[in-house]
Amino acid sequence: MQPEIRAAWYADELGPAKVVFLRPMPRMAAVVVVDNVALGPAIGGVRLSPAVSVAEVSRLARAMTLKNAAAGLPHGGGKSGIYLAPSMDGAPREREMRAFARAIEQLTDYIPGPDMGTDEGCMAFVHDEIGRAVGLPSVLGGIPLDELGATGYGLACCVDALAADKLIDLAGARVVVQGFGAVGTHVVMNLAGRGARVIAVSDAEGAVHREEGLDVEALLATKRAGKPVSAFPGGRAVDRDDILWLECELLVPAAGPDVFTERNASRVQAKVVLQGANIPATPEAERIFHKRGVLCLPDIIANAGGVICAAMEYAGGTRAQAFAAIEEKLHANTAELVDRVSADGVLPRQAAGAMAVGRLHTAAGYRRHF
Ligand SMILES: NC(=O)c1ccc[n+]([C@@H]2O[C@H](COP(=O)([O-])OP(=O)(O)OC[C@H]3O[C@@H](n4cnc5c(N)ncnc54)[C@H](O)[C@@H]3O)[C@@H](O)[C@H]2O)c1
Repeated sequence: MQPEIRAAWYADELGPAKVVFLRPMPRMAAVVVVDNVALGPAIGGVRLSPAVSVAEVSRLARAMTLKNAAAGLPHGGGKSGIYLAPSMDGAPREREMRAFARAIEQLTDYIPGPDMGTDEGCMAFVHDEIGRAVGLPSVLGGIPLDELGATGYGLACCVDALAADKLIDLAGARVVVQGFGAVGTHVVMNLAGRGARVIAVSDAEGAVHREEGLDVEALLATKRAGKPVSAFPGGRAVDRDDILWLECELLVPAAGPDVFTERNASRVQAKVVLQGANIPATPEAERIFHKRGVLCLPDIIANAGGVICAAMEYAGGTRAQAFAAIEEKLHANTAELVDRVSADGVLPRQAAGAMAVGRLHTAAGYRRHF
């Protein structure tokens, strides 16, 4: 009997360029989606999880194509998934990562980086095998983007551009941040450093609120002590999701996907939503924000700081060069996005998509068609 074959992804003019299924070793399966390489070799993370699906990897690869193009990077978008339970002790999976690296050795148009379930140690093993990976330990020339807060810094650069356009006044602006990890902590530090008032922060366990503004340094010390934000004595502990509906100038989702949906988007009382997380709002929620006059800066523009840093690392750049590139690109992109939204009356997501696809079409014109 013939085995049944079903395609669980779709293709359009942008990609995918290739979808490769791999069996690097027994009881380990992997998929690599190289979505689009018009701008250069695809950069995208390696997601290691027992639940990762081909459809999810395809969607994430497309998001990387758009994010890298919008950021003006000489890289296409890709992503890979490894079907394997993360190790119990959190140690890098050396044998598995080396086997995965060998299996992708010939896929020279894909440059792997860390993602859920993998870290810089994993990337060091991949690099040792095939000489190709980003997100490396600093001893190997890596720029530790989470430790340095590349994405949080980039988000603050977007806010600078909004302030320059008089769309927000940073002095005393009320800021609410969902998620207090690599992205959330650094956006809080950067915005507080610019004179904003961080009034509420949440993590997976709870939230803390103080209308007069939280003492950010003391809050970070609580985090460094391994405690949840709700244990911070300098504010009132509240239910985790209550802070999402507070009146504020700036709301930064920096945790998981699909936080805002058509069921709750009308409850948001922020002037600006800055997408630190990937896809924190559904398309319906983004339409509701737009209709209500809430400016929602999409992930593919706003949270590109991390991948800009990774691309600079790949090009052999320094930390200072990486941060200068983040500032320049995110400032310019936010200003262009705002112009397009007001000139064309389109949703920010459409404007961001048009910026990315325009660059992809121009680059595709330089590729061999025969
Ligand atoms: N790290 C980067 O450079 C980067 C770049 C682009 C996008 N992102 C996206 O940003 C998001 C955060 O990434 P990160 O690197 O900071 O992750 P992280 O694991 O360092 O931090 C996540 C934080 O969110 C909190 N959290 C989880 N569920 C929550 C909930 N329901 N409510 C409130 N808080 C919750 C966790 O407690 C933790 O504080 C993810 O969606 C990630 O894909 C990260």
